[in-house]
Amino acid sequence: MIIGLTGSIASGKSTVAAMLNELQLPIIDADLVARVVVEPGTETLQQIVEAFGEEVLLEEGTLNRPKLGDIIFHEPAKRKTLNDIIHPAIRREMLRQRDELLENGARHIIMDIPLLFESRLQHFVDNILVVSVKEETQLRRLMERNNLSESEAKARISSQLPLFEKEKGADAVIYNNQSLESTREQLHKILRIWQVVN
Ligand SMILES: CC(C)(COP(=O)(O)OP(=O)(O)OC[C@H]1O[C@@H](n2cnc3c(N)ncnc32)[C@H](O)[C@@H]1O)[C@@H](O)C(=O)NCCC(=O)NCCS
Ligand SMILES: Nc1ncnc2c1ncn2[C@@H]1O[C@H](COP(=O)(O)OP(=O)(O)OP(=O)(O)O)[C@@H](O)[C@H]1O
Repeated sequence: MIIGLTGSIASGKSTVAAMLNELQLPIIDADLVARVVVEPGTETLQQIVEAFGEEVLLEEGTLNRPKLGDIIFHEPAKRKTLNDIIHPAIRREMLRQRDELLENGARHIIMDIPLLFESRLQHFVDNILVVSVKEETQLRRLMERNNLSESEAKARISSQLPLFEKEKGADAVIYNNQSLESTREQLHKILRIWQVVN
């Protein structure tokens, strides 16, 4: 089974992914892939510089992530420009990794894709698992984790579909507002129902 793991920024996807990793389930992380495809020397990074200018590069030639983040999380048109450049590269690399795992006999694969719904990738997975959280909890955790102001955190949250929309498209939802143990119990129950674990 290929499980699409998604949610919203700071809803707890990486936290749940770590729990899945403890179960030895292979995980393809879109955010990590998004870093690989923009490494110095890649065509994708070149296209980003052509679109946004040298200001989005650090001296050593790597992407200035906070700088590009500030641009795209506040300007939807520029976010679309970036997405049109980077999403095809991310998609290609994720499918390459998925096919490699399947060829090597993987029975279950987790694809951790924050923008699964926004990028309309539902057809790449069998079941969709959404990690959801109350807005005030999400805002607090995001501000604390990334040391962001409330407005910066809200700009990032509003750049994605609302969680209640994603819950509608889910085959299962984990409500990540309480303790990590509560989240883990919900996860294991869902994996047993899907016969991913005994
Ligand atoms: C703009 C970038 C450079 C900012 O990097 P930074 O290290 O500050 O943030 P990071 O990559 O950790 O992203 C944090 C979270 O922001 C959200 N996010 C990232 N990109 C986007 C986007 N284009 N639209 C909406 N939300 C996004 C995701 O929930 C992600 O988990 C980076 O987010 C990026 O390359 N985004 C484009 C690639 C992408 O769409 N990634 C999502 C994969 S599905
Ligand atoms: N149940 C929980 N209780 C307390 N803190 C939590 C819980 N779940 C997650 N967190 C914390 O909230 C923050 C966001 O969680 P996490 O990084 O897993 O979210 P994410 O969905 O992967 O975020 P992003 O989309 O930015 O990658 C982290 O600092 C994490 O340690």
